[in-house]
Amino acid sequence: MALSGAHKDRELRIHESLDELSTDLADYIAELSEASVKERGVFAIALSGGSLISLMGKLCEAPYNKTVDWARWYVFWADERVVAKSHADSNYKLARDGLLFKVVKSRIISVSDTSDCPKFDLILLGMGSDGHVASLFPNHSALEETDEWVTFITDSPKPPPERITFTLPVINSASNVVVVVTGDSKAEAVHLALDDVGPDCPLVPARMVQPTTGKLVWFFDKPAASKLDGSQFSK
Ligand SMILES: O=C1O[C@H](COP(=O)(O)O)[C@@H](O)[C@H](O)[C@H]1O
Repeated sequence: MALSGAHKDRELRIHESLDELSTDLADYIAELSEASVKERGVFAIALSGGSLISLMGKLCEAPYNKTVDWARWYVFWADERVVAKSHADSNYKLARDGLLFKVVKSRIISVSDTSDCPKFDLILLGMGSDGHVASLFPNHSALEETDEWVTFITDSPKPPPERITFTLPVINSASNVVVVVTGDSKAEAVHLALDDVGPDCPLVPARMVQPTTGKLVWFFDKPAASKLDGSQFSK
């Protein structure tokens, strides 16, 4: 890993290349899966769409394709676009074709009845260049949803316009949240999400990802991390 560091209560991992990032991400997910299965017998994971799925591709390769206990995975989506399951824009189709179809042989879904929100072992998020996560976009009323686990929008600034998404209370109730961000087009949003930017700067949704008791880890490549205040990093 090129750089790692603590940023307040968050862990930041900045990688030299996408290949290195993908390997570290696969390792991290495999470790969380093993620990959750050992402790509770299941691994409840929520996926996003976009570039994240191909960055998770190493999980389909050795050793993970054999060592991860895929049958214990409960798979959910942090957001979905309102299109047919077979549509090229579908986050379900993306993950099914790019990941799950290759490794998961059974599908099991359950909902926790022990808390107000489901507590996922891991929610994986990407982030758009406007700082959106899942389908929670800047200045959108969906950011203020506190009663529902899932909400819908019909006016996404990024196509397609109709989407459903986890709300912030669900995201922030997870045991682990991982945000994976690559590319220099996202560097400004990363800065706005993580640095001490002051109240006059726009509040990006990614900044509102603050697990109540869970752990938050960001995975970057160098271009995405290029505008971060680097003083907290060590080689
Ligand atoms: O529209 C979406 O965008 C974000 C970011 O996608 P990326 O391709 O820029 O990584 C994604 O995380 C979200 O699930 C998706 O619906």
